[in-house]
Amino acid sequence: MAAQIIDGRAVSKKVRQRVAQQAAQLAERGIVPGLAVVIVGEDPASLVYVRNKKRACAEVGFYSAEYALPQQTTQAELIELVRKLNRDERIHGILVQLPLPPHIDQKAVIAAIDPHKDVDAFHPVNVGRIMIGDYAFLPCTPAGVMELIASTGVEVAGKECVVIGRSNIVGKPMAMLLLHQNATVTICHSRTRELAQVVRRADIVISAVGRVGFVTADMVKPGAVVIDVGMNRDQNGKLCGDVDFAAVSQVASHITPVPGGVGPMTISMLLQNTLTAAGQAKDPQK
Ligand SMILES: NC(=O)C1=CN([C@@H]2O[C@H](COP(=O)(O)OP(=O)(O)OC[C@H]3O[C@@H](n4cnc5c(N)ncnc54)[C@H](OP(=O)(O)O)[C@@H]3O)[C@@H](O)[C@H]2O)C=CC1
Ligand SMILES: Nc1nc(=O)c2c([nH]1)NC[C@@H]1CN(c3ccc(C(=O)N[C@@H](CCC(=O)O)C(=O)O)cc3)C=[N+]21
Ligand SMILES: [Mg+2]
Repeated sequence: MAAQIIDGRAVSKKVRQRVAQQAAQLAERGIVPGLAVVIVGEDPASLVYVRNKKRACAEVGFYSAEYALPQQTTQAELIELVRKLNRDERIHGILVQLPLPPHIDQKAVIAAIDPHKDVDAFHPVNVGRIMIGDYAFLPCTPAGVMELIASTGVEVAGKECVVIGRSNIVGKPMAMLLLHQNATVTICHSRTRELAQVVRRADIVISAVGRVGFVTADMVKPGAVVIDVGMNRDQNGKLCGDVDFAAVSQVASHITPVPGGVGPMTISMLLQNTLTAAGQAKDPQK
């Protein structure tokens, strides 16, 4: 039987409607949530995300500022911009698009962001808070995945969840959020032995690898929920995930498509975090 397709755009729309309503309430207090997106260089994929974010901000009534810096920008210049944005009262959220060019130390830039404006939740303080389960900001992509799982009605508590990928931006925080909801979590990576067998144990599979066709039907337990975080281009330059969608959707109970799955949710959670940051900022009328 074919899997139910999880409609990330539909779930995302509901989140954005809620965010827009809450933004309208903040506007009565004279606060317009503001997001700054900083991009260094011209990675075409990154430019697409930046465009999507800008459009989404306009939709929910946020102020958005975009800083497109040349590839040869120095680390000192970038950190100087971050510090300026830290002080800018119109800006409640700062997102520095990753990856950065190789001559810039990513960690140093992330550490320069005011943790209160760190709407990605990548700053070590926020990462630590996620680890101990005491957080203001949820990491956007993992939080979006949790919402998509919730939308299926499938319970997470007690389930075997396998996360493929262990990056700081997706895999690790993903595992933490699942753990906080009482899943039994396994993280797989390039050194995992018998990965297919491990993945096959999962009631819920989350793939964040970045390889076309990585998750095949034989790796998926019949009836499992499959979430595809991957954002890749196939041989024809078409956007696709990590999962062999056609085959896996014959085995899974629920599956996310790419595009139209996790991607739109990441942006919605970013809007949610920016709203949270704006709500917690000092009231300009006081
Ligand atoms: N939809 C969205 O909103 C977002 C999508 N993405 C997409 O998600 C994907 C993952 O992103 P990100 O986490 O940043 O990627 P990284 O490249 O940082 O991490 C990839 C992970 O996959 C693991 N991996 C790579 N090859 C294999 C293999 N053959 N077997 C097992 N594990 C493997 C790596 O293992 P090891 O650690 O051992 O090297 C690593 O942990 C990308 O396609 C990215 O574009 C990312 C962010 C947001
Ligand atoms: N500091 C930082 N934070 C990030 O959250 C971050 C980042 N850097 N670097 C890159 C990755 C990737 N990412 C995506 C966000 C939205 C879509 C998205 O909107 N996808 C849509 C449409 C994409 C399209 O049509 O091209 C979809 O999947 O349906 C994709 C990918 C955020 N990332
Ligand atoms: Mg990465």
